[in-house]
Amino acid sequence: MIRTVITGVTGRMGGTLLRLVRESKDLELAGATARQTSRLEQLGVSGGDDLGRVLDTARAQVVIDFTSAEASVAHACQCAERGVAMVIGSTGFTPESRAELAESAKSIPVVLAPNTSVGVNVVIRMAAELARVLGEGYDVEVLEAHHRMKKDAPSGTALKLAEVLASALGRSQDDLTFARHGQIGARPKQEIGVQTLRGGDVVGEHTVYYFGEGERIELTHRATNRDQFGLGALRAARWVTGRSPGLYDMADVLGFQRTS
Ligand SMILES: NC(=O)C1=CN([C@@H]2O[C@H](COP(=O)(O)OP(=O)(O)OC[C@H]3O[C@@H](n4cnc5c(N)ncnc54)[C@H](OP(=O)(O)O)[C@@H]3O)[C@@H](O)[C@H]2O)C=CC1
Ligand SMILES: O=C(O)C1=N[C@H](C(=O)O)C[C@H](O)C1
Repeated sequence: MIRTVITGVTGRMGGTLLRLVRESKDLELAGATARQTSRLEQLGVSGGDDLGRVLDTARAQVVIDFTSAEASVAHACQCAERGVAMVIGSTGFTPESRAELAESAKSIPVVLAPNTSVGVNVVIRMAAELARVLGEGYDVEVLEAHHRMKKDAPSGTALKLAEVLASALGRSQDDLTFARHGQIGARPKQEIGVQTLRGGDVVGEHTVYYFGEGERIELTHRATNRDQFGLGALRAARWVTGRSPGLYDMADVLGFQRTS
């Protein structure tokens, strides 16, 4: 059994992960963190509000962390000090906070994935392949929609899609456009648009549009509940436990060959 700690267990993903770990045959719950510690008792889990202290008693092998970018950076330091592997699903990292994570990943294995759903990761791969095959004659745009409570925009998945599309098309971060308003003029050929919708209880939807002359291709993933994010995170937890230190992603977990 893989001894697993869940951070932010009172959150939307924390709750999903708690249920899935409890249902799992090869992962066991070694502890959990919550800022409101009274909720831990209600959920029937042992733990506290400080990951370091939880790890000191839990004998954990892996931490699954879907909290916030800021919290994940702090959690990664605490795991690095104790040699505990991590799966991080939080989004909203800046280049600086990502660099801090990379520092921790010099001493522990970390899977960092803005989307742990296997389906989404297949779509990300297909999106890059489609862009490569279609080439220059298509205007590429990414659209994402999420629930009204989501804090970061665009979603981590949309940013990942934009990154792989830019790489497939030989474009750079400077070609990404995140908002349009007013007299914007004709669309620059190199542009990759990334647009955000927020509302209601939308779990997570991503579409890549390839607008051509006389045709349009749309590649869409729609999550209808959070289980696939959770199941993918458990798969990543099994994969990362016992690995060499390093910063990994879901492409590594799924055994995808590097294309760039
Ligand atoms: N990789 C993937 O597939 C997915 C990634 N996500 C990402 O995971 C993250 C969490 O999403 P979601 O579950 O919807 O969010 P929630 O707000 O529902 O849950 C976040 C949890 O983390 C805790 N938390 C937040 N900030 C801190 C902090 N600074 N220190 C300690 N604990 C903290 C919250 O505690 P409290 O309750 O006290 O606020 C809460 O328990 C987001 O970044 C989201 O984008 C979401 C879904 C899928
Ligand atoms: O906050 C969410 O809910 C989600 N966040 C992830 C992201 O930012 O890409 C993944 C998923 O779509 C749900």
